[in-house]
Amino acid sequence: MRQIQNFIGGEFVAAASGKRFDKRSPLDNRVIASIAEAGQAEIDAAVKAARSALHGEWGGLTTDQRVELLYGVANEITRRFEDFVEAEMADTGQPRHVMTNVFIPRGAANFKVFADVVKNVPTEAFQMATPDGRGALNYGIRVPKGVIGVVCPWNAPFLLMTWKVGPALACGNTVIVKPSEEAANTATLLGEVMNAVGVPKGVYNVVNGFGPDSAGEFLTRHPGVDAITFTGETRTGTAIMKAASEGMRDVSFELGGKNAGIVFADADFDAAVEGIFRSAFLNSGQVCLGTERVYVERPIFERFVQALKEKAEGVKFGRPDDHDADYGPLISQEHRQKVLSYYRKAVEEGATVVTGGGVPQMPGALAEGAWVEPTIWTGLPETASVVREEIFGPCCHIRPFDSENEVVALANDTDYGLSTTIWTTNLARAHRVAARVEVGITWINSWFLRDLRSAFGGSKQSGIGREGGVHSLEFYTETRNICVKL
Ligand SMILES: NC(=O)C1=CN([C@@H]2O[C@H](COP(=O)(O)OP(=O)(O)OC[C@H]3O[C@@H](n4cnc5c(N)ncnc54)[C@H](O)[C@@H]3O)[C@@H](O)[C@H]2O)C=CC1
Ligand SMILES: O=C(O)/C=C/C=C(\O)C(=O)O
Repeated sequence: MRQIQNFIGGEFVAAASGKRFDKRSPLDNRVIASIAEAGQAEIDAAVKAARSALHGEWGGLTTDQRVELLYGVANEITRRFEDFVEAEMADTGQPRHVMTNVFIPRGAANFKVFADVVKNVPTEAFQMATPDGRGALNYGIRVPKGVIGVVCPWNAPFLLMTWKVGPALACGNTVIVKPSEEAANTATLLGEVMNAVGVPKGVYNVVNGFGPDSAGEFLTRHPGVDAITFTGETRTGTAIMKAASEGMRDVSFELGGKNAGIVFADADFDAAVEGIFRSAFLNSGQVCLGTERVYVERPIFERFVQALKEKAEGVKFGRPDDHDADYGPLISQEHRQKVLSYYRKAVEEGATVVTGGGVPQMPGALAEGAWVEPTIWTGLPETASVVREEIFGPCCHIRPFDSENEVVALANDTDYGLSTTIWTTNLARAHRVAARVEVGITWINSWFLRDLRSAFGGSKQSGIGREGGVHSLEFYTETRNICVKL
């Protein structure tokens, strides 16, 4: 069983209180790790370490030296690729191919790409006229914001944590990461990487624990934290925003979604089925960008539902390393209860269950795991709970539509605004619809295709701010304007 400590000032440390909590495997509910729970003392120590690194060796590095170190971090992650894959598979139970193709390589890329961005993105300069005719020059310099609190969810732990830590460090900040209580493994492993490549002590810190009345709340309330970046539930975002208002601290939020997939009758049918299948069921539906509402143009509706059903019924449940398996469990028993409660609610509200709706029969110890069936519903009104609320499980509701205007109105009829995926071969229509859908990210004839230089974030209740490329620099630095009279 793994013993996970906090990582503060370059050292792995237990909690002064001696408090620990268990992490259970999503596969079979066995206890697989014991985690030291950080209290106020550990948060204070982490803030102190992060602040002193900012004013110490780290703060004195040139951009080139920082960039070099971050390349070193990326290379060390790649060298220890298998350790990261194993650690994340243990926490989430998701298949090896998802780790090796998507989640872990993105961790390394998050350091390399933002090192490059910081090196290559210029700051602004304006020449201005003055009454004496000599003029003046304004130019901006970017300075790090300071100590950044990084609060992370469990669904793509390493990808989402490094997506914040990479740019924050590239910009010269120091960070205190609060990983999800359900997925602390890879954040801890990254501490080993930081030490191995010589990142100065205190630059990267990890405090483990829960949200309210635990590490998450202590961190986000701490006056020594200068800004907070958070990915997680909208409700948690509200609590963190309240905490950040003390001291006027900046926030960047990536929150929940209830994303629409839109399939026009002229779409490449097989590609659309495959795309919607991935967007609804990848990572067992635990992807913030995932599709839980599917709108299909009426002429192909029945055929589409049938094809998606066949794909959903073809998944093979099993352990991450099982060669015959391609489908994992949910993160925890608690999350499974939430998802299953929506499965029941859908039936109560009158859904036609096209497939799924329950728990698969699993052999041996796996019977104790957090498994649920991929589930498809039709026949519900747009007011139904499973059409309005984010479930964050492997499920979607499919409804027919008859016109472009109708589907745009349906897609926009939600409090959320994170992402959309549109499938059509009529590119003029694709661009038209994309511009009208009220979300931060739209994919046309694709899904989850990521260029880390592009803007990422949500509209409405799906988030505040944008990260990615230059947008990350906007959040992780402050621009100071210097005006020189010539
Ligand atoms: N928009 C996006 O990019 C993404 C959004 N999500 C959302 O995240 C949810 C799943 O992740 P969870 O870990 O369950 O989300 P969550 O919001 O419950 O927890 C996320 C993190 O916040 C911490 N936390 C909880 N309450 C807190 C508080 N009062 N103060 C400070 N920290 C607190 C937790 O310990 C955890 O580390 C999904 O429902 C989805 O909506 C997940 C991934 C990406
Ligand atoms: O690609 C990103 O930067 C973010 C991806 C988000 C997820 O995978 C998620 O939140 O599930």
